[in-house]
Amino acid sequence: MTFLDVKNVTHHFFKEQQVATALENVNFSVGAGEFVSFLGPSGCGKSTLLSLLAGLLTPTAGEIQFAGDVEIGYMLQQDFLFPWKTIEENVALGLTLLKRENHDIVDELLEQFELAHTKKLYPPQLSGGMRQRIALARTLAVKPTLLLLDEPFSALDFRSKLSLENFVSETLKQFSTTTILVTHDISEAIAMSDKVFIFSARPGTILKSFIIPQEIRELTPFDARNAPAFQVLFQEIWEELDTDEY
Ligand SMILES: Nc1ncnc2c1ncn2[C@@H]1O[C@H](COP(=O)(O)OP(=O)(O)OP(=O)(O)O)[C@@H](O)[C@H]1O
Repeated sequence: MTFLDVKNVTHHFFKEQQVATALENVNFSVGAGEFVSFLGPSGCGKSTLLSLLAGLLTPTAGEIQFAGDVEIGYMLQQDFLFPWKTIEENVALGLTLLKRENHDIVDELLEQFELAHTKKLYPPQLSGGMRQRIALARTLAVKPTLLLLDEPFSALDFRSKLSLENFVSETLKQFSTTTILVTHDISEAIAMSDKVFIFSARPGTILKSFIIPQEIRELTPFDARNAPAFQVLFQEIWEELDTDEY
């Protein structure tokens, strides 16, 4: 079932006398529960596209259609946890803002994320990987139907990144959350996704899409990297992105 349809989306930024075209004629669709990634050169409009999907910007032309009501969760490279609030207060933040009474979900998520022992601590007392898990718990607490991830692993060391990729992948499968990930990391995109969209340099448009084969998708992101099909796909995507702009 199609969850999201993006049709002929073009976006210009207007600044004084100048017009910058960030995206041009972008077309794609995402099925309910699918995990898709955007890969492309710096400045090709990936973050702009996420802002358009989140409704923070309105496209200059084209249409963005969702199959039903959509609740967006947005997670960025920085965790944006409030250092003066405890972990449990940070996780409850979205629920508090939305005036939702049920805070049991905060305890359940912290339990599930094996972070219950941190609930009375403050963010500076946790490692970068733990803080990103808290940021994910805060995002999932409001039960988003679409999760937008803008390079959420890129500030982490390699080991934390791989373990968080496994964790996020497993958690999102349980929640069946439709997810869009922006990343510069080809391996990460292949290891986590059902589908990968390759963008051209600015103005960004989709050059090609790759469906990730089942033999990769059924593995954890960590194990996927050792699958023979992974290397083949990595090479194909590498060649597609092999421009001076990347
Ligand atoms: N508010 C803005 N006003 C003017 N130009 C903007 C604005 N936001 C982004 N741009 C321009 O639009 C283009 C796309 O930017 P965007 O941040 O979406 O790219 P990106 O693919 O996410 O880049 P990166 O991979 O480096 O994060 C860039 O050329 C950027 O300079």
